Amino acid sequence: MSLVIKNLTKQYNKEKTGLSDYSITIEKGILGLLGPNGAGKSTLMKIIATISKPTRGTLFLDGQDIVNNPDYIRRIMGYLPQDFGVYPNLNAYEFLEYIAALKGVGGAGLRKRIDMLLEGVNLTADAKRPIGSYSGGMKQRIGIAQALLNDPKVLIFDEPTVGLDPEERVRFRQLISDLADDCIIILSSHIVSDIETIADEVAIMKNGMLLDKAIQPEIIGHVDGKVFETMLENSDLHAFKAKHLIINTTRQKEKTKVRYITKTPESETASTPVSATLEDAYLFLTHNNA
Ligand SMILES: Nc1ncnc2c1ncn2[C@@H]1O[C@H](COP(=O)(O)OP(=O)(O)OP(=O)(O)O)[C@@H](O)[C@H]1O
Repeated sequence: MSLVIKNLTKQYNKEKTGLSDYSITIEKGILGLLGPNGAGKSTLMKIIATISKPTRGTLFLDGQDIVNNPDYIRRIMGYLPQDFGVYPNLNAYEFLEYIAALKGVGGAGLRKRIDMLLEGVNLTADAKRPIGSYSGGMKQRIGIAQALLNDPKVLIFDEPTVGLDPEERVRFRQLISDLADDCIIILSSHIVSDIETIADEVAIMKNGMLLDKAIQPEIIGHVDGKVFETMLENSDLHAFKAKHLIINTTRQKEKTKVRYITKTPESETASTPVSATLEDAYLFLTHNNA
């Protein structure tokens, strides 16, 4: 399976560009989309989900043009939008039955599939309660379940882990990892650690453009040998920030521990090289392409 996207542009209006000449090829496995607010992640996902039309560019799924033939992907797709709305008076079971009807999923196996999905997102015990009484995280989980109803081959999750507690994040990861062998799974997150633990490949986006797309070690390779830690007097921090890209700081009384990226570590302060992470690479790439 492959989704080939070429020269995709989404111009919302004169001032607002969602995507700019964006090209990417997505194969089976889990692709994590990372990018700051407004990078174009939701725009890309909406166009793949055929909710929105591109201004220019092409999308081919296994050689089929899905801009002109959206039904080709709609039949085999599951989508969790960022602003997922629910019907407050329906319970989880009724809601999934309703979505199944919209998707044309039915038959003898439906009840079993709904039970399995409710179990998968840990909502079995609450399945008979109206969704209006659910917490934000529970609503998100019913959103994840509806995306999986039709046994999709292309799964698009816009910020799926928003509102999930750590235990539910782990459960989500397991659920998705089990499907990744024969599906294209695209998910976005602001939380680098969520992408780090789940994605086979990562696409880093900014201002509607793709900065890089690769397996994690290659992305991290951008900052290998450039990440250091040092202890500074609090009073020196301001001047230090002007010279280096600071990843994070931890105050320890009158001193501050600083993790930073540079080509030339400060010789006057004792800096220790540390292993680079996806977060370091993400901040480096999005900062350098300001
Ligand atoms: N319906 C719209 N009309 C006009 N501009 C829009 C519309 N939707 C998105 N945009 C603009 O397109 C750009 C990309 O937005 P998009 O929502 O795709 O980014 P994102 O990476 O998903 O951001 P976030 O992480 O905040 O959800 C932004 O500048 C945004 O303001």
